Amino acid sequence: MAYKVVVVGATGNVGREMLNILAERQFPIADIAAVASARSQGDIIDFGDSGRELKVQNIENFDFSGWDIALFAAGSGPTKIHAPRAAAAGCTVIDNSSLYRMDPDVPLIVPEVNPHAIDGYRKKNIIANPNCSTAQMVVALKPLHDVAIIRRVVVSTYQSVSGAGKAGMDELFEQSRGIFVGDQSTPEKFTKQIAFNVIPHIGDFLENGAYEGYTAEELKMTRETQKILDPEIEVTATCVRVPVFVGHSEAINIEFEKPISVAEARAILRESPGIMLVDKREDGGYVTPVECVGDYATFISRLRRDPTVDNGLALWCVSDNLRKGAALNAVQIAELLGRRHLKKAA
Ligand SMILES: NC(=O)C1=CN([C@@H]2O[C@H](COP(=O)(O)OP(=O)(O)OC[C@H]3O[C@@H](n4cnc5c(N)ncnc54)[C@H](OP(=O)(O)O)[C@@H]3O)[C@@H](O)[C@H]2O)C=CC1
Ligand SMILES: N[C@@H](CC(=O)OP(=O)(O)O)C(=O)O
Repeated sequence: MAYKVVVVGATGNVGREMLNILAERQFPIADIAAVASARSQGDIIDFGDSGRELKVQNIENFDFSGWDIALFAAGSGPTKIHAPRAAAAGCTVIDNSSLYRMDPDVPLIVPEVNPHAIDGYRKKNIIANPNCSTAQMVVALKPLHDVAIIRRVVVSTYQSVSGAGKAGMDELFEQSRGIFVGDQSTPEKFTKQIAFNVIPHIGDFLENGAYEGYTAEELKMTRETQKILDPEIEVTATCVRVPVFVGHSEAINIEFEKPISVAEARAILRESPGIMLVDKREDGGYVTPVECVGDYATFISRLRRDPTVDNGLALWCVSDNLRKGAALNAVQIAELLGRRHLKKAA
């Protein structure tokens, strides 16, 4: 069976990767539409490296009837207006924004972690894709949790500017260039200079509750991990923007209920779906963000015992945020949907 697929936000960082990945993985496409705002109407974009070009359509006039799957990567505002319209027209929405992630009637899916949860999608005909930092972390945590039960996670992120969209990438490029040629540029997308700097602030600050003083991004890592993996896991995150174009990195400390040795963890991770263990204790025996760009895997390096707690491990986790953190995960969800549900209806 082949599907009629719409990519909403097709001109953006994530939307373009969705088109690349649909083409790369030879997703069974009966028809494909590229949709964005009125600003991009009529623009021509590539359908990955398939050789096919697509004319961008304006979402305001787009009729979702007769389309099977819509991959949304347009942010929460446009999604709030158009995702329910698509879902009501019978087109299953796979949404990358944060809008529906914590909705109890919407499954939040990472196919390597909780594929079975997709079965609840019919309530709203919407499936949510997680936050990019959460997606790669739960891929790393899941196989270890299955064996030794994770109680608490302490994570610090090093998030690339592509997580803030095209505008974030342009700001890093222009600031870096400006610093070399003596031009001044005022931060717009980020709160401070991002070139040759790091900024410990992603998302709005929270004003109330147990997580007061954390940011929205940090709370997403907590809540989304609990929804996807296990509501009993405690997560405390510090999210930091770094001057890297693509690829998010995370330093993760994990406390387990049961003992687990480094050798056991290594053997488990080596066999786990979506993970590449690259961990030689020598110069260069670990993965950095520039090396993960364009890849599907979540890379784990620097695995070691955390001797400061009982049953503790520490590791370094790197992945392409536009791929596993967004577009790849969304396409994997579409593949899962096809295997578990749409095919049966055919
Ligand atoms: N970047 C990341 O690492 C991740 C991003 N996401 C989510 O994916 C979404 C997109 O992110 P990203 O691609 O980085 O952002 P970009 O800014 O690069 O792209 C935004 C896209 O949304 C479209 N768009 C904006 N406004 C509207 C509108 N009113 N109607 C229709 N389309 C619109 C834009 O179209 P146009 O060109 O016409 O303006 C463009 O195609 C966000 O929800 C983000 O939270 C999720 C996980 C990870
Ligand atoms: N906030 C992430 C990108 C992302 O996933 O955002 P959201 O959770 O709003 O989809 C970043 O800036 O790197």
